[in-house]
Amino acid sequence: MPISSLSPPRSGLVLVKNPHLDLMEEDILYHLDLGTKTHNLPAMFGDIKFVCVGGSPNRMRAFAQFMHRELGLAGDGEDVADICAGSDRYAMYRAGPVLSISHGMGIPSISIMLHELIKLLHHAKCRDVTIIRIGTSGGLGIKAGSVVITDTAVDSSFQPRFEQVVLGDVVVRSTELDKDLAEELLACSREIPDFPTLIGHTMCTYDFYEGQGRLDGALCSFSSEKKLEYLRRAYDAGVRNIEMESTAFAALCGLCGLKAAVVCVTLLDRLEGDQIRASHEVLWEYQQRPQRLIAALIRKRLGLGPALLPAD
Ligand SMILES: O=P(O)(O)O[C@@H]1C[C@H](O)[C@@H](CO)O1
Ligand SMILES: O=c1cc[nH]c(=O)[nH]1
Repeated sequence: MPISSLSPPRSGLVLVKNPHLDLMEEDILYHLDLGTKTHNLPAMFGDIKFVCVGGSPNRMRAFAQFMHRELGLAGDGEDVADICAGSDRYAMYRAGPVLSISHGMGIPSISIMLHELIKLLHHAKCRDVTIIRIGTSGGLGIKAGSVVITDTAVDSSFQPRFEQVVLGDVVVRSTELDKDLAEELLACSREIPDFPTLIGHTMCTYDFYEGQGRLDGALCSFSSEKKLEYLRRAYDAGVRNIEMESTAFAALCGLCGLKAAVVCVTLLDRLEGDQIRASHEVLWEYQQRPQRLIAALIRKRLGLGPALLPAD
């Protein structure tokens, strides 16, 4: 039985479920190059309400610049500073109440970032934080460029669980995401008719090639027929896109009382092929689609009305 996660604390504070933290004089968030003694975390981050995470540092910088404009903040936002510049593992930017952070590729990378980010939000005494992963993915049976809002993150056997090995034992955690937030995002998508947005299951794998049933890796031990049979089974189980972080993201955020969503654009339809052939311009525009949807949600939550501009 997965440990159930969704019980956000009434205070709206971010929960850390680790008794050892209270005994530590100082907490060094090594991969973020931040710490409780070296930085005044409540002053730096206490007013953060939205955290957006995504694989690439450039995407997350562009998102912070875009949000700067969308929120009507002073200046053009072009010179946003990397708060984690002292570490070359992750990049972090802020635009008003929005924090934008890169997490690299795959579960181990996002997991390290999330442990430190969640402790950061806890030390900073942030309240009522919404966290959203804005990513890219491979679609299943849907048009390239579609945006999928995840209702359930599932593993490569289509189960809603995240397995973490702890002291040699497998601990199974729930991958529930916030249903109201997913519906709110879907409602916001109706303001942006330029691309299809849908709700579906997202399959999270440990690998981009064999792990996602690709025939074009350096290793491949299965036939084209077996690949398609697997992907069709995934489709029949409700999976509409495939990426590499959603189960760990849902499990960690859920256990720590964060309202979380996963919004990924699809770069191709995996029932039609494996290689990503779209041009850089097309891929850049695709990456902006989840950003535009999140901007619409943030503007609505802040009472700023519909989105102003397409991201550039
Ligand atoms: O957030 P991104 O777009 O990096 O997420 C997906 C999943 C993998 O990390 C990566 C593979 O190309 O893209
Ligand atoms: O096919 C894809 C595309 C992007 N990211 C993935 O994990 N898979």
